[in-house]
Amino acid sequence: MIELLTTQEMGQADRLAIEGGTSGLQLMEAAGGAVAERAMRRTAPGDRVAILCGPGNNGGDGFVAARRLVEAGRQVRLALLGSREGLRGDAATVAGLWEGPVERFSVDMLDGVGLVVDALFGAGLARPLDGEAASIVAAVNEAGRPVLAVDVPSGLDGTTGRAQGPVVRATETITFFRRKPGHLLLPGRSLCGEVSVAEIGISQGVLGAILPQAFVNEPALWRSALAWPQPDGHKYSRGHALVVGGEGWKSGAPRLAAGAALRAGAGLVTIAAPFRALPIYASQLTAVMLAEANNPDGLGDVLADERKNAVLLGPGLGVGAGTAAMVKVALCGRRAIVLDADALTSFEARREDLFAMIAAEAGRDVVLTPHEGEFARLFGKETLTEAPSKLEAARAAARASGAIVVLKGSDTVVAGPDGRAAVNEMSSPFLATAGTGDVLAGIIVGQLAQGVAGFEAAASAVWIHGAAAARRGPGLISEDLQALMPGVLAGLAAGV
Ligand SMILES: NC(=O)C1=CN([C@@H]2O[C@H](COP(=O)(O)OP(=O)(O)OC[C@H]3O[C@@H](n4cnc5c(N)ncnc54)[C@H](OP(=O)(O)O)[C@@H]3O)[C@@H](O)[C@H]2O)[C@@H](O)CC1
Ligand SMILES: Nc1ncnc2c1ncn2[C@@H]1O[C@H](COP(=O)(O)OP(=O)(O)O)[C@@H](O)[C@H]1O
Ligand SMILES: [K+]
Repeated sequence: MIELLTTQEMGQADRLAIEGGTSGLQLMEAAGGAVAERAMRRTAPGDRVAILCGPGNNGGDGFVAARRLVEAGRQVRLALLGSREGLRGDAATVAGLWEGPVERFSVDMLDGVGLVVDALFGAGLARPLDGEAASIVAAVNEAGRPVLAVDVPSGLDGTTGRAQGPVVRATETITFFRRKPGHLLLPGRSLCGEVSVAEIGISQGVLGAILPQAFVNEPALWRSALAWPQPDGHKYSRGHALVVGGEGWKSGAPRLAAGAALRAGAGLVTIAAPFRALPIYASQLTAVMLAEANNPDGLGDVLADERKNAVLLGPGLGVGAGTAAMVKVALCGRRAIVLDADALTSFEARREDLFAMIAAEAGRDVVLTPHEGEFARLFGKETLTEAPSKLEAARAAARASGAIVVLKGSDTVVAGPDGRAAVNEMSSPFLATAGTGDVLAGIIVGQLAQGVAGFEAAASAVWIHGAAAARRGPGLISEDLQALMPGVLAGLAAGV
């Protein structure tokens, strides 16, 4: 269940299911039944439940759930936004099966209820909520009772994860068939609470016609692309990653990255740094090797060894023409490249140069790993603010640059120039600490060195990084991540 469907794609799934012989009414009965089941987990017979229905099919799900909950002994009060006569199609049919009163919403409905079911608006949200809808949402949020949202919290756009106006703050959300990007992207993820997915009779087969391009970043997306050492392998067959480092006093970032690349499975990892900095690096490194690169020509000499098949530039390198020139040297040739931090910012004023260099060599993987600040500097603030969602911003950047873009944050998005995208949920807020981005860049270059394809290398690295952080939680610092990786990798190797 890794596919994420936009609201439009979900509508297509519904239509294909109906064409395939499952009626809309059957889908709605199944959806409302699933809502009732979740509601029953949160309440006991005799408990009071308020069900708030909207004027469309989301409201229809609410009517079905209300009927099932009465059958299960809950005391249900149901409010409808709009008139009963205004209901159409399946929603009108299921409203006809509801034998209880249909009230107009009043705040007293929420007094002492064990649960509020929010069936006001789902996929059909067409504009920001205002008027009566907005005041109901305000009252629900004010009441502080547990809320079960149907499909999405009302007011939230399931495709983008954004709300243009008032939005319900749910304790739990139940959606149908597949999750939507808005369940994972912020602020949607925080507004949904716990998300569950109900099968409602739509067959998997419809995905073959829809061909979704967005996915949850889970091992099922990239597990088969990972590289594991072979019994007859040797260190060179696991790849040689090169991390380009700078001055000794800024050697922490490249060292974090290099250690992570080694842990990720690269057979060899070398840091290339200026001669004067080498003793500082050497005093803090053991398995990671060192090479001298005082300038772009020096880096060219190091890279003459074609076994160095993946290169990371950025962490601790400094912003400026010198770094841009190093990137240019690294981008000559077919090896895989990760550009992070200072390497991205060094192209702030000449992004087109970077994109042209990336385009010059087809079929070679380039991964860019900006956080939102670096993203705005490289791709322009408007790419972030004018895109409908973070997912679309990352996609637009990947298309513009020809690179795989990892747009970091608590809802990291990995997007490829081909339109594929993964939204990450395996993470920990304790990752918000200095140096964790350097570790992520190191894991990616370690995966690339082993020959993992760019999109899968980036997506798997983001997941491994997040899973390692989640294992430690409070007290995590970036230096811990390396030691946490073997446990995560062992789980992946065992197929967990
Ligand atoms: N067969 C299926 O497809 C299945 C669908 N299912 C369920 O259906 C849901 C989608 O249903 P839907 O398409 O009817 O849309 P829905 O979210 O109920 O809202 C539309 C109504 O709201 C109105 N409206 C919109 N914005 C508004 C605003 N800001 N302020 C005020 N009004 C506003 C809009 O009016 P209009 O824009 O036309 O003026 C229209 O009347 C989906 O989320 C899932 O729960 C399941 O049962 C499984 C089978
Ligand atoms: N609140 C958060 N929840 C989950 N992950 C986070 C959060 N904040 C930051 N991260 C992750 O931590 C890392 C920070 O990277 P970055 O900003 O480049 O830091 P640094 O430059 O200090 O290494 C990224 O992988 C990012 O996705
Ligand atoms: K809803």
